[in-house]
Amino acid sequence: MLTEEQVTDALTRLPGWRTADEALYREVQFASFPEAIQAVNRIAEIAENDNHHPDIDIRWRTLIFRCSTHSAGGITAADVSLAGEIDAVVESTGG
Ligand SMILES: C[C@H](O)[C@H](O)[C@H]1CNC2=NC(N)=NC(=O)C2=N1
Repeated sequence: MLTEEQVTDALTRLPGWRTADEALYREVQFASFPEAIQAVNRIAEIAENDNHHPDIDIRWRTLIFRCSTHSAGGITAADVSLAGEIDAVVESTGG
């Protein structure tokens, strides 16, 4: 698990993310539902490769990502890393 200071420091490099309930959150609105689902599919591939998966709330064009390490019960380096990978997909999918 990361300390509060470590999470706060990580967030300086993860604009758009916030912490709540022992997790990292980011909400993104895409131009269309198909684009949002395209992003979900790209992130799914990354998560499979990482063996670390975000929770994704899909509401039309808006996705809410939640990253937390279930086995640790809180935020770990894997969550910070996954959040950065999600940002890259969002960037390239026009979110
Ligand atoms: C066996 C265990 O389920 C796997 O190691 C992975 C799968 N993906 C995971 N994803 C997340 N967010 N937390 C985990 O603890 C986790 N564990």
